Amino acid sequence: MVEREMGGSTDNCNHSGDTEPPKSPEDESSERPEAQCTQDLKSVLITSVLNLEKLDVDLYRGTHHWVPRSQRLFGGQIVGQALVAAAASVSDNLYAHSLHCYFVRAGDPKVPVLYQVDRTRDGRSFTVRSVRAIQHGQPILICQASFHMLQPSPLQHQFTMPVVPQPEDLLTVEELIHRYLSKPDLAKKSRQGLNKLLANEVPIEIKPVHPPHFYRLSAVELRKLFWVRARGYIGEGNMKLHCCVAAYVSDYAFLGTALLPHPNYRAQFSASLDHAMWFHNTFRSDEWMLYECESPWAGGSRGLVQGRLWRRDGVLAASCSQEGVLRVKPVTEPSKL
Ligand SMILES: CCCCCC(=O)SCCNC(=O)CCNC(=O)[C@H](O)C(C)(C)COP(=O)(O)OP(=O)(O)OC[C@H]1O[C@@H](n2cnc3c(N)ncnc32)[C@H](O)[C@@H]1OP(=O)(O)O
Repeated sequence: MVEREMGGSTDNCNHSGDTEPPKSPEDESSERPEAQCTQDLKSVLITSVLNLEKLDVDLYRGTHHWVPRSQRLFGGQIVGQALVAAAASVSDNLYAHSLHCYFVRAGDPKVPVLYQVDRTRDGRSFTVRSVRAIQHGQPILICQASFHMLQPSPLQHQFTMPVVPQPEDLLTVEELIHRYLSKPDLAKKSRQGLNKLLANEVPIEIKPVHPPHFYRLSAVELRKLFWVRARGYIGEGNMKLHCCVAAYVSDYAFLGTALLPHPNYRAQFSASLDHAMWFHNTFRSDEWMLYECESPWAGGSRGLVQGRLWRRDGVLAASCSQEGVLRVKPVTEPSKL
């Protein structure tokens, strides 16, 4: 794990003043029996996806776990791995506060990804790293990540977290799919599609707040809200990894938000062009967080989406923005889910 290169303390993400990841409500109550058993079920994001192999100074190699049907590497994996590589040479008292990246070529799931890190600047309060994710000798992603020293300030504000049902009162994507599959009149094509979705080994758990909306069966509003967390256990005290997991999570079901206002169209070709994140406070990516996604604009075969990751206690953990190419075609038959 690259984190060995970063020394003991691995709290490498920005937080506005608190110095420890928050104790999640489940931690404080005894109603979290699964915490004990999941301690043995370490998240595959930690044991595999974000566990880069160090090949040389500032040169790392990442492997793949889950690949979307498009058979191009999942953008969130490349961003998360790039942030692991960037953080590897950053001192312990600095925290990831932002990253900006461009996806310049499709990732090839048949070969690993090399991450070449450039130590762009080590300033007094801020440190910047540039990372090129390389396959077949060409960059597939270019990324800049910035790290900040803890510098608390009286200047603090944030939006208010949306009021939504708690994750305990909602169903996971898998539970929803099983519910749809139990419908006797479900179209064969839909049944096949849902079984393919079930077969996905996506290493994150999702609980849509408005399931029909999540699946674009009804455009209730132009926002998409879902609870999300890493599958398995990551544990406290390692904000660096939680930021990298959040980078992975932030790209899942994100770009599709731009299709919400257009139920009569579906994507013929879509891919993330760029991705930016800002880390505001500490958080636990292996605990439920609310992902609030919206799309302020689409046009010219592109769509812009923006997201906010909320801690359950209402603190804003991270913000994300992404533009993607969206080439669409009319929906010929409405989904029969
Ligand atoms: C759920 C997980 C998904 C989440 C989202 C992701 O993670 S996506 C993964 C992360 N992002 C990426 O992988 C994007 C990486 N970047 C790229 O691949 C590239 O920069 C790019 C494709 C976006 C742009 O490259 P180019 O400008 O060379 O390619 P271009 O856009 O012209 O063509 C791309 C494909 O679209 C087709 N194409 C081009 N113009 C078209 C048009 N007007 N109408 C329809 N199709 C068109 C081309 O034939 C080509 O198909 P063919 O290719 O069949 O010839």
